[in-house]
Amino acid sequence: MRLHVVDHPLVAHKLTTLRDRRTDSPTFRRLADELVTLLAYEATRDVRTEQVDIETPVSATTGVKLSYPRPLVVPILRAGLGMLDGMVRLLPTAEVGFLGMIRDEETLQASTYATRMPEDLSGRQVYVLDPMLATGGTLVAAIQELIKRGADDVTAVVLLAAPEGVEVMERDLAGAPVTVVTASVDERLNESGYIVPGLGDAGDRMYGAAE
Ligand SMILES: O=P(O)(O)OC[C@H]1O[C@H](OP(=O)(O)OP(=O)(O)O)[C@H](O)[C@@H]1O
Ligand SMILES: O=c1cc[nH]c(=O)[nH]1
Ligand SMILES: [Mg+2]
Repeated sequence: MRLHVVDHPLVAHKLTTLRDRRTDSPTFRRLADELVTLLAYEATRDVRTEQVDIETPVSATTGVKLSYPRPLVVPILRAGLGMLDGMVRLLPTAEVGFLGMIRDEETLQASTYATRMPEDLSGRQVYVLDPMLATGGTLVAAIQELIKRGADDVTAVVLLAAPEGVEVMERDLAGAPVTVVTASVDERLNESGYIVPGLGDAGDRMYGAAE
């Protein structure tokens, strides 16, 4: 697994406001959208392209366009949904699949409550979106499902990661074609499984407490 921490002053600036407990939901959603666009720029560095011939008003030339099969973008509901628009803005040809996953607050075990994506992902590049990589349970399960369906190149775009979650991904996805792109690897997880310093519950901060 490859880990890429995007070290850029604009990313750090937006992330600081995102972390701030005083930031309200509309601002939080806007910043998450802006941040994912910056992370997507790095995350799509190896997106597959093909050569095309075009004519400018001045001469013939060759350029590139995103190739087929189209990349698949998979936000993990709920919180990953807040990253979808920012990602598809940069990847206009992408197809979108959905995974609904929830982490049990007591056991910290992730479970899947909704799956809507192609059965066959052979030869597809997939971008998984989830703001938080905490214990890693959610992303490991999501990526194992994508690889089971044939995905041969998976990039997870996460706003924040915990070192514990990165370690679990390295262990459980060893040898798999997986890259994680994040704005920060924070200090640690606390006893409740929250990232420290983190930003709290990303889904709740975007959409309000679910229950
Ligand atoms: O790395 P893990 O320990 O598995 O935790 C990370 C997951 O927890 C949060 O989702 P949550 O279960 O709160 O669902 P929500 O997005 O609906 O709020 C977050 O959005 C990740 O999906
Ligand atoms: O800090 C955390 C950990 C898991 N999920 C969140 O939303 N926040
Ligand atoms: Mg949540």
